[in-house]
Amino acid sequence: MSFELPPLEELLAHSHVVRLPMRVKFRGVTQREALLIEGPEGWGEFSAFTEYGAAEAARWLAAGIEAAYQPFPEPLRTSIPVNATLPAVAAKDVGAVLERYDAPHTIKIKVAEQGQGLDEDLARVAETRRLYPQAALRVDANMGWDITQAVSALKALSEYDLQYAEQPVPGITGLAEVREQLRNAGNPLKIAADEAVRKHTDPLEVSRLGAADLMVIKAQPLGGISAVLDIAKHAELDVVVSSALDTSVGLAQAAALASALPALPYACGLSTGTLFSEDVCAEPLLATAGYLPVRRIEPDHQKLESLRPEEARVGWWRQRLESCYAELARE
Ligand SMILES: O=C(O)CCC(=O)c1ccccc1C(=O)O
Ligand SMILES: [Mg+2]
Repeated sequence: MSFELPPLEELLAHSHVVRLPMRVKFRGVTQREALLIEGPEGWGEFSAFTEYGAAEAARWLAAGIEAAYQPFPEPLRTSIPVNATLPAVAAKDVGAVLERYDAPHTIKIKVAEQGQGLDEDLARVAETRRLYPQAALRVDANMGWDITQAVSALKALSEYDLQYAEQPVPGITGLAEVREQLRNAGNPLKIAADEAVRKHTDPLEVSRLGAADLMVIKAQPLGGISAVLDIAKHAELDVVVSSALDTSVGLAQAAALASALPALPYACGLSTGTLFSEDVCAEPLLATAGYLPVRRIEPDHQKLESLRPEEARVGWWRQRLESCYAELARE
């Protein structure tokens, strides 16, 4: 950590656990839990995915503490271009899900979902293209294909004019291989690294090896705003800031990060607030015509109360804060 850790008791005393209901299933979940911390500079979010162990989740905690205890960086822009995020829904539901986004200029479509086939991906992307002929479309496979599947799927999906494909296969060399095979076949589709950056011990490895065309960076898993600004400074690839399905508090952190990046050539994945049917404040951080404002979020006390899960979950998160705090204190 680049600043002093506040005392654990202080963090626990200013923590609130929430659970947000989702409109559509995403990453296999229909509810999203988070622990929010109120600090001297504002609110911070700690919402490492529940399956993550303490060492990995500690990075997310560092990000939440930083947001609550440090000022946001000096912004270079006051709003952030963002993409709509389309979960792996059936083609017939695409219109209804995307209608919730206000005039999106860029849409990210989830593909390669477990239990689905390429037919479903093609139908979902085709329907999106039909409804939004002018939008930039990108796909995210979340490592769901192997190399052979990825190359043939991306060739077929390219018919709908894609901006890039995010993490089609696992690993760094896997990405390089898919990219190479597509290029050898005359297909210049750009490849973005996400899990290969987020889950790798060295987030700059992808950039150094030139394994992809761009990098997706998420503020929480990479340790917070200043850590990510530092990664971006050393990255030789373009970066896209994306949400980890955060509440409006976490989205505000990510937007603050995006506001301070010298270059922002692609729309960021920060309009996931639309996927929740409730959020922690009266005016959630949502995009207008594909732009998200850069501002602090102040949760509503009433919302914190009504979104609080059962005691067992509150206890689980507070325990998790303690274990992750111990990890950070060791550094
Ligand atoms: O980038 C976006 O459009 C939304 C965020 C998103 O897709 C996401 C959210 C939570 C966890 C993983 C991912 C991902 O990009 O793979
Ligand atoms: Mg991704």
